[in-house]
Amino acid sequence: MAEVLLSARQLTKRFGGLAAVNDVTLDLWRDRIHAVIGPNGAGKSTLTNLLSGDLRPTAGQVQLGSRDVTGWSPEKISRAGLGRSYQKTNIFLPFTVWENVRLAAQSRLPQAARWLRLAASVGEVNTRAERALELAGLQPRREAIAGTISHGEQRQLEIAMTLATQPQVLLLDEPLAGMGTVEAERMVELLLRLKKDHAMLLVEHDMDAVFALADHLTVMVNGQVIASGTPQEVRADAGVQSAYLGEEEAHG
Ligand SMILES: Nc1ncnc2c1ncn2[C@@H]1O[C@H](COP(=O)(O)OP(=O)(O)OP(=O)(O)O)[C@@H](O)[C@H]1O
Repeated sequence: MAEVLLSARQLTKRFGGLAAVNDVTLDLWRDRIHAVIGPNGAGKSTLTNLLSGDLRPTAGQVQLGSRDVTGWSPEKISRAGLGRSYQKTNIFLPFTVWENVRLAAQSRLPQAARWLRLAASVGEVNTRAERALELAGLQPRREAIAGTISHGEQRQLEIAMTLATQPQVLLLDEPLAGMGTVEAERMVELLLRLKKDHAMLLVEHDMDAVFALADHLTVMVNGQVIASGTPQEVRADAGVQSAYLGEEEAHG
C-alpha cells in the first residue's frame, strides 16, 4: 500500500459567487506523480495555492503527513515538508546558481532561530544545497550567473531551490512551460528521478509529458473533479474525452 504524504479533503475555494475549487478530494503518495489536468480556468492553480497555504480554503482540510495544516502560512507549511515551485520565478538573476540554491536551503531555518543557529548550521545548509544541486543535475552550472543560463536551466534551478528546503511533498506548477523539445525531455527525466522518495503534484499542460510521467491523473473542469484514476482509466473515460481530451485533440 503506497504511503499517503498529503491528503486534501473536500476542498472548496469561493471567490464571490464563483467556486474556483469545488469539493475536491485527492491524495499524494510517496514515489508517485499525481498529475492534475484541465482546461484554462479549471481551478488547478487555485488548488495548488490551497495545498501550499498561499490561499485559505473556504471549506475542507489539508493534511500533511500526520498534521492538519489547514490555514497554516506558506512558510510554516514549507517547514513542515511541502515544497512548491512557482510559475513566476523566484530566482535572483544577478546571483550564481549555487548562491540561489544556498539561499533557498537557508530559508528553511525558522526566522527567529536563524542568527542563533547560523554558525552551527553552515555545514548543514551547504550539504543540503549540494544535494539539491546534484539532484537537479545543475552541478556543472554552479558558478554560472542565474540570469545568463537558459530558460530550461532556470526551471531546473527553481526545482533545485525547492529541493533545497528538503520537502517530502513537491507541488510543481507547469515545470515544462515555454520549453523546447530537448529541454522538455530533460525535465521529464529530472521529474522521474525526483519521484523517488517524494510525493509529487504536477500541474502541466503538455499532455505528452503528463502521460509519460503520471502514475495517477485527476481531471478538473470548472473547479470540480470529473475523473481520477490511472492514466489508462482516465484516457478511456467518455466524460473526459468529450469535456477535455477530445477537445484538445480536435484543436490539434
Ligand atoms: N484571486 C482570484 N479572484 C477571483 N477569481 C479568481 C482568482 N483566482 C482565480 N480565479 C478564478 O478561478 C477560476 C480558476 O482559476 P485557476 O487560475 O485556478 O485555473 P487554472 O486551471 O489554473 O487555469 P490555467 O490553466 O489558465 O492556469 C477562474 O475562473 C479564475 O478566473
